[in-house]
Amino acid sequence: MSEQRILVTYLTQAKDLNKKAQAIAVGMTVGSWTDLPLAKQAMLAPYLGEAVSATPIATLENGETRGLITVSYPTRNFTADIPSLLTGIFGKLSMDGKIKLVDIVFPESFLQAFPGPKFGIDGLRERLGAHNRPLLMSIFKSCLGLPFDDLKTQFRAQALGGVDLVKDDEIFFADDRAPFIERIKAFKQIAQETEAETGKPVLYAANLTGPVHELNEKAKRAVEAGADCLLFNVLAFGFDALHRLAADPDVHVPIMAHPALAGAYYPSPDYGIATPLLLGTLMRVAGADLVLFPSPYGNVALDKTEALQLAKHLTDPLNGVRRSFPVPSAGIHPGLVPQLYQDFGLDQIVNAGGGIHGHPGGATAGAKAFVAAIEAVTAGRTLEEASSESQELAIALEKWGGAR
Ligand SMILES: CSCCC(=O)C(=O)COP(=O)(O)O
Repeated sequence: MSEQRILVTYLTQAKDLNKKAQAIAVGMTVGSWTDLPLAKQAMLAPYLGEAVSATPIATLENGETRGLITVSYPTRNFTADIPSLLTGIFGKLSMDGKIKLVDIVFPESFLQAFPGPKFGIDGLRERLGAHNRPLLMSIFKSCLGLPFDDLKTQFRAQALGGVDLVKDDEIFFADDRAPFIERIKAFKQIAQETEAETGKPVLYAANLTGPVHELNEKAKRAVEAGADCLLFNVLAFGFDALHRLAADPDVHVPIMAHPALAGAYYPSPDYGIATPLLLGTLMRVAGADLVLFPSPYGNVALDKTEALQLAKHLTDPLNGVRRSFPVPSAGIHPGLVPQLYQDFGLDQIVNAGGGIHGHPGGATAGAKAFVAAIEAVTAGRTLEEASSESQELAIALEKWGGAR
């Protein structure tokens, strides 16, 4: 165990990348090295970071080299939680000039302390009985301030269209008109009614929010009330809050991570935390079963290479940690389904708010248009072909067009 090391890669710039890697390896662990008496060096050696590699990318006008450096840290330096890890590898370093945290490779022994997703892609597919197609999710638009009956109507309309999941908006907190537990019970009832009509189950993801010390208790009450899934604004609370929910045996429902606040971390090329790590590896390790992130196509677009890498971090083999469902989101409409399928494949959730509720025929028609588009791409057909059999899809394509 003491020999196990965590590999951390940074994107940075310096006159000498090797020296910078060495300075980080020492500065982020034992503080100083060459000035230490030999006896102290022997005592601290097991805690010392090591510069592993430096890979130049470009020479800059100021003579510095921009590149990737990798530093290894002994696992013994950390407690088995993401707060200690992030503070230990990037805490004060994140404020020390141009440096971006881009990747972490965990040894198996360290990963074992983390829950990972309880359900993951396979567990969620099992629950829904949907195995050979991307899933479809719809977002309430809007939730805030609406009478409970309006929300029930919205839920029913989305469910009747054939979506697999309906999620709350992430900004739905002030729920005095439709309290959390009552919403869960009412939507469960409607889901049973729509399933009887359509033959399709639908899961409701309720927005879990509140003081951090009450979250697990609130989640348990939600599960007791019949919750199917919990939506969680992970970054506003911190990864450890997700970890504690995912590790709680009484919270046996999938957890859906929303990326709210992620824009405060990833967009700069020089600072912050790269999206594949932030919304990919860390979300998965901490226990998110589904992870929303900006798709490369919409109004809040993520760089395509990053989005694809993020999805891989959620789904590539990772020491037995279950795979999380990638949910590329924002600005998704039926015309984008072929592009989504080409880029993200079978194991994704097609997720739309405006692209469902904005359908001229209403939310049920909007969902049906997506169902027809997903059926078409998985059968190797074009949307144009499928639209001759689905009026809802034809109308959607007329409104939003095909894939860009
Ligand atoms: C930026 S990823 C999160 C997307 C999201 O929460 C959302 O509400 C997207 O709504 P849209 O109407 O663009 O489908």
